[in-house]
Amino acid sequence: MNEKPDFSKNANLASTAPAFLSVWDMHSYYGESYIVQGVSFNVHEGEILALLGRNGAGKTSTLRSIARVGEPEVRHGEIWLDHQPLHKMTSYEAAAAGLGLVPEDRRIIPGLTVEENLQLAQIAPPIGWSLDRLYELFPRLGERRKQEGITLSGGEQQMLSIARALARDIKVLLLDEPYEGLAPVIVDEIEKTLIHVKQQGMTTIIVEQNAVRALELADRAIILDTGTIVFDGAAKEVLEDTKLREEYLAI
Ligand SMILES: Nc1ncnc2c1ncn2[C@@H]1O[C@H](COP(=O)(O)OP(=O)(O)OP(=O)(O)O)[C@@H](O)[C@H]1O
Repeated sequence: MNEKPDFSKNANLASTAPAFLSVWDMHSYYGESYIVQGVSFNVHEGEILALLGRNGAGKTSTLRSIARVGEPEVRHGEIWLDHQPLHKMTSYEAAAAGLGLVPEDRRIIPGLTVEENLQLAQIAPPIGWSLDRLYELFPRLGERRKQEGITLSGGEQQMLSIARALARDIKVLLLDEPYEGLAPVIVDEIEKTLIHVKQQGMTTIIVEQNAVRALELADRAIILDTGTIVFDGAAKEVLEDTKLREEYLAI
């Protein structure tokens, strides 16, 4: 039976209400390196959660652990998405269960056009947004649909990578450093699309070095420090707390 465990005794959790995505006491390793050291948090449906922290704090490792990508290896803990036990799944199964990981390197497939990259994501059901709907969200991709994906600008590649996740029927969008290396005007454009996607009911976790931009977008924030959670609360609270920002985010 895929029932949710009772997480209510765990002090780290922000809420004891049943969550859409629950991570409970997750510990992950790269070989002998112990990186994610007992992380627990909830994400509610339709919310944008920013996962923040200094370089090496364990943000990407936490995101990859949730996506079940193999490295790092989750050796302890549970991850539940809408009553499904992700911790028992492979990355392929977790993707089929509704996780859409947009990795930092974007993984555009060489030799394929923009449209072929999107079509490839829809090769098997469950299919998400239609191509027309994706081109409406990202007009630049529509204009460049016949262009080879890897020849796009950095910002356009990021849009394609997000569009490819949405092309599948996902429940949670996992974004790893989506703003990295992009000009502020492109960040504005991507931010607008993420707000639109949220308005359609999507749940999102964003890992981002650009903490201020991520906090402006997010409802909630979690701050990691050496693989443990040091803050879990409203994004606005972090923006307003100079001490917290200086101590853990250096901003
Ligand atoms: N493949 C790996 N093998 C061994 N250690 C790794 C590996 N990938 C990351 N680490 C280590 O895990 C720790 C956390 O890295 P992670 O990438 O999760 O941090 P981060 O908070 O996302 O940092 P950044 O913002 O710099 O990307 C770091 O000490 C890093 O050196």
